[in-house]
Amino acid sequence: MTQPWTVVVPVKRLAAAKTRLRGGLPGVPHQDLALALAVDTLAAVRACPEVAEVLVVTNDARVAETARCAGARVLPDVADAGLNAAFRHGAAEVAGWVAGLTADLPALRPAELAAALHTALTGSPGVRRFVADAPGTGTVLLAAPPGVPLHPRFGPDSAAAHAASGAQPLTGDWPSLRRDVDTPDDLAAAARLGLGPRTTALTTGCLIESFST
Ligand SMILES: Nc1nc2c(ncn2[C@@H]2O[C@H](COP(=O)(O)OP(=O)(O)OP(=O)(O)O)[C@@H](O)[C@H]2O)c(=O)[nH]1
Ligand SMILES: C=C(OP(=O)(O)O)C(=O)O
Repeated sequence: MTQPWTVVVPVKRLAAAKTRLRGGLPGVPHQDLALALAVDTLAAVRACPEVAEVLVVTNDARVAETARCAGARVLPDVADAGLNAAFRHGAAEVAGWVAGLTADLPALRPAELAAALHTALTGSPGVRRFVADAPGTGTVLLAAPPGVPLHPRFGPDSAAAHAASGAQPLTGDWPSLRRDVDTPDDLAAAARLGLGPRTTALTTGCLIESFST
């Protein structure tokens, strides 16, 4: 581990999550699918050798319990304040190197996250760095050195917004890191990369097991 990173992963209330994915997998309970995306993301983050701690920001009790079982620390979300507020809220708890990561990366490979975090340590000091999603318009990861505010600008055209705010793009070949899942087509693309076990179990043959704890 070159530097101990804390990775902040906000997760929305499951009842309101992934609306663009709703209906994409008939027979698969939507909240189970939204949870599976987050669980596979968290498992890959926890398996990343550069990551010392995972901080999940959520107000969903099911997500919180599952995240704790996966070894994450859980911080209650600022109710209905949005994704950027959730990232700020989590980052405020971190004194060292902090990375904000979206919770919809079910194909994420720990080695790709490690490579991106290692690359974020290089170059000019005191600079925030981000990784754009596969289309190059959104953001999946935003990293900041100690003492530098994260200043998240997630949302529409967030890659341009982060660049405009002074963050530098990281351009490595990290397909599983860039493959966020918003739509059924995104999920199919992630499946071609190889989904994590929870999303695989839920979507293969649409076998439905209740994930309720
Ligand atoms: N804690 C928290 N997490 C959020 C919030 N909004 C989005 N997220 C999480 O951030 C990640 C990326 O955001 P989106 O892709 O917009 O997720 P989403 O809002 O569930 O998706 P859509 O409903 O399709 O827009 C997802 O994993 C969400 O769970 C929020 O207000 N609070
Ligand atoms: C969360 C983001 O976008 P999307 O909702 O499209 O994943 C983003 O790119 O900041």
